[in-house]
Amino acid sequence: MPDLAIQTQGLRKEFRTRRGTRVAVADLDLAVPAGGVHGFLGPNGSGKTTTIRMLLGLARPTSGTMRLLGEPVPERLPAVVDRVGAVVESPKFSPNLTGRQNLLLLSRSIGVPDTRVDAVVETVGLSGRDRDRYKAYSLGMKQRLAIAATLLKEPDLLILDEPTNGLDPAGIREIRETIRGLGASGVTVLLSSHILAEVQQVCTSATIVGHGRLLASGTVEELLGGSTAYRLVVPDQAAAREALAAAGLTVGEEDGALRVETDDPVAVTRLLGARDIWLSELSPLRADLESFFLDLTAADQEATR
Ligand SMILES: Nc1ncnc2c1ncn2[C@@H]1O[C@H](COP(=O)(O)OP(=O)(O)OP(=O)(O)O)[C@@H](O)[C@H]1O
Repeated sequence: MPDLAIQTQGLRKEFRTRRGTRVAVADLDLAVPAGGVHGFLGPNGSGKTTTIRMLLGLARPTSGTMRLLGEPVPERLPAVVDRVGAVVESPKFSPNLTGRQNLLLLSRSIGVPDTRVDAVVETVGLSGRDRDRYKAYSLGMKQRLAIAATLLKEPDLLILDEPTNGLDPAGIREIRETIRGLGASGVTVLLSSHILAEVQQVCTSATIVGHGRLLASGTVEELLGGSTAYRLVVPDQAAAREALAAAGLTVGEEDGALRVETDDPVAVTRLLGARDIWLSELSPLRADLESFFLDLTAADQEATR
């Protein structure tokens, strides 16, 4: 497998509209490492679906190049299409057939053994419900069946466009677990979303876009950086505050507790312990992807205004 499962260079898509030219994707360099779950994040209308449609040969780029699993596409799409699964639009399943029957129809049409159906049903957590009719499925189960259908071919790369759209929290959790399992099993997953909180929990790396342009890309740790602030709970806040400030640390308040800016929590514990001030809590205040994303996209809105 190449190091990058997906790579685009200078990818651009312009649409002609009655009001002129709309740039949906603006010279996007996308690099999705092979293995793990990669978040493709951006607000509504930032060009995620258009990018995915171009990768899958469903829309033609205005300019730029793309590679899927090392092969240039769309030129070599037939060579990789069997190794790529995608859920872009709601797939058509027969409402009166069971989930299992729907998958069997599909597996036979693409020449995959029936035993694959058992495997994919298990992977997406539909065992026990696969003999229920499709029309009785919740939205989350329908979405998991759609993912199961793409897994029949045992793809190396799975592209999911907003798979949690319209789901309730329980449905979102189920999809999240399914995607986490897939990432752990070695499939590369590109997961597009505008909802960050849930994506942060499953992604190993992410690309953030705004107005079709790349705003940031990297592993989640790289994007967020290390934790540089901690929340402290101590019996005597005033004494702790004084001791920390005397050591040159910046101290503030966080939900009624102390907040100290440092990247060395051990030193904080030692410093307070030496003054007989004992902590009942010391927890990192992590930046989350959500606030990072909101800051980035807000700055982008401002810049393009
Ligand atoms: N066929 C089209 N004709 C004209 N404009 C289009 C077309 N398809 C998409 N666009 C425009 O391109 C921009 C990017 O849309 P796109 O659907 O790719 O964004 P997105 O990030 O996937 O958003 P969402 O999260 O809402 O799906 C939008 O401004 C959209 O209106």
